[in-house]
Amino acid sequence: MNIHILGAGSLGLLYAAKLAAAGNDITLWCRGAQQAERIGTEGISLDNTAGERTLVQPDRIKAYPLSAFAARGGAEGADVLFLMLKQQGIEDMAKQVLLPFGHAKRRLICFQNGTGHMELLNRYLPAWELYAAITTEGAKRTGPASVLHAGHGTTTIGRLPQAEGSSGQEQEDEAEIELVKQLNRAGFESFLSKEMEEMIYRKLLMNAVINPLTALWRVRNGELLASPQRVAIMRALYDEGMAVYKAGNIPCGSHLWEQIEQVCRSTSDNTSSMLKDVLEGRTTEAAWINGSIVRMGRRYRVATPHHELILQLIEGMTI
Ligand SMILES: NC(=O)C1=CN([C@@H]2O[C@H](COP(=O)(O)OP(=O)(O)OC[C@H]3O[C@@H](n4cnc5c(N)ncnc54)[C@H](OP(=O)(O)O)[C@@H]3O)[C@@H](O)[C@H]2O)C=CC1
Ligand SMILES: CC(C)(CO)C(=O)C(=O)O
Repeated sequence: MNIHILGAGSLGLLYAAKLAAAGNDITLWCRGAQQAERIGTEGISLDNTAGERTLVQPDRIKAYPLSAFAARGGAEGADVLFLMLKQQGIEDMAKQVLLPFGHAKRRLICFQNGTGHMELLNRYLPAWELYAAITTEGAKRTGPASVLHAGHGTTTIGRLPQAEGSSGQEQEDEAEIELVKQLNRAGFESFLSKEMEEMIYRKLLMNAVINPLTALWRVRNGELLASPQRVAIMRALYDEGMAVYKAGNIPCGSHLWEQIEQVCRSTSDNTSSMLKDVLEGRTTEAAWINGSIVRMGRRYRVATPHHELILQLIEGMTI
């Protein structure tokens, strides 16, 4: 498949490397020209937790700076585009890079944690077919052209009801089926789903409970369960989020608390993405994670003092 990946961070490098190694035609759009040059000359080095290294040769992958996106045709001919940057960069990307192609037909798969980006993208790019992807793969960029596959998970892709409205399609089409086939061939256990809202809101609350607390206490995910005091704060965030979901009739399935505890155990050695951002002095995705719960609380008239305080504490960490 002809796949264009926007964003050459942890997730972008991982998916680019593995999909290219599986024989797909991959174009990786990097923010900086230097990174694109490095990948163009060195390829991508992919490590796994067993200490094995795979080198994806430079002739297997095309890498360009985003500044050349328009001049190179705006991903014309791509079967699909993957959007692999953090929430903080989405609006700039939509306005500055993608908007000139807003009238064209493109299929964009959005891998972000948190919520709000799908609505924003739909506003800028109403003609595009937008898909949400929820992945529990773990990736960590270790250099401009190297990435560690830190943990295996699943990737679920599907359209949201409003995005379905814009495409007018209800059935899975051949390209969707082919994409999932190629992802599986590349080693990503992947599925198509028509229940994306439930998946998104489950992941949202999971991230809203785990990520900010690991970032504030500077602990790995597993250490959250180490004391009753920590679990009590997790539970307060969870209960508040569930009250909002209940008031808004938000689908989130069952046994979410148990799943959150399970994720802490199964990713016990992980540094959460929010802790990573804080340690590297970057702004975090908290405004799209805890901030989303706060905004939903206002909409459905449910008080969210814990999420509000947590959001202020996280946002106060960077100046
Ligand atoms: N990493 C993971 O394991 C997982 C990540 N996710 C989600 O996937 C998304 C991407 O995460 P991840 O890959 O870890 O993030 P990274 O921070 O590793 O990578 C983000 C990439 O986007 C680029 N970028 C940032 N801002 C802009 C901008 N304004 N314009 C253009 N490019 C920009 C960065 O460029 P530069 O390098 O120059 O800063 C970088 O290449 C996030 O929403 C995250 O929550 C979900 C599940 C797992
Ligand atoms: C599930 C979890 C908490 C794994 O670290 C994650 O999604 C993140 O770090 O953003």
